[in-house]
Amino acid sequence: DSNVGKTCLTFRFCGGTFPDKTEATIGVDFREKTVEIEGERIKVQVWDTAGQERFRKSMVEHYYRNVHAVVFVYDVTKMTSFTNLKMWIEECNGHAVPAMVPRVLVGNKCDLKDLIQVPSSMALKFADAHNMLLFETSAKDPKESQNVDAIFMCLACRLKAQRSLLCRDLEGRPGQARRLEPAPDASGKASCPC
Ligand SMILES: Nc1nc2c(ncn2[C@@H]2O[C@H](COP(=O)(O)OP(=O)(O)OP(=O)(O)O)[C@@H](O)[C@H]2O)c(=O)[nH]1
Ligand SMILES: [Mg+2]
Repeated sequence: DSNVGKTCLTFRFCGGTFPDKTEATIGVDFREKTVEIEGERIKVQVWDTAGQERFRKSMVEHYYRNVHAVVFVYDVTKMTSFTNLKMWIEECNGHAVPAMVPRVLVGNKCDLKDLIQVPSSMALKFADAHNMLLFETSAKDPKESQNVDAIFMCLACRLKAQRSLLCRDLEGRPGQARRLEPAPDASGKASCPC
């Protein structure tokens, strides 16, 4: 929904700061950050969409094409932003986003401890039912910045693993793509944070 803190989360991840003041996003904003996972540099591109209907128009729908991952954000201090998640998930599914595209759930504004309306247990149940990981974060509190990073690092890890599997499947087939990187370490060691 609008005002849940999507723009602030992307600022925290990409720039390491919490903006003093934000305006409602119009259409879509774009930010990016390069991260390193298992020695590989990966550019994470974040498309920050408008929550307000009047600023979404039909435009935002085009951004569903070619998405690699989806982050659904609600505000832990606003129950309606949680109940509306169903609608956002339906919108996403309605745009034929493939099932293999990872989706995660983020409850933001956890610093407002006295105002929490959405209990973690309720959010966890919802996340489980929709096969998503749950992150409870605060874009504002610098002590929570690791949790914000974890959202995007986790998705980047999953996408890297998916690509690795895909390339392994295609390896050796004539006329098909070649594997681009080694398969995961046979010892089962992983440096992925999730
Ligand atoms: N206390 C607190 N306030 C936050 C947090 N994240 C965002 N805010 C505040 O919430 C308001 C909305 O933040 P935005 O990031 O602009 O919200 P948005 O989801 O991008 O909204 P739209 O662009 O309209 O969809 C601003 O006043 C922020 O300062 C947080 O973690 N804690
Ligand atoms: Mg915004």
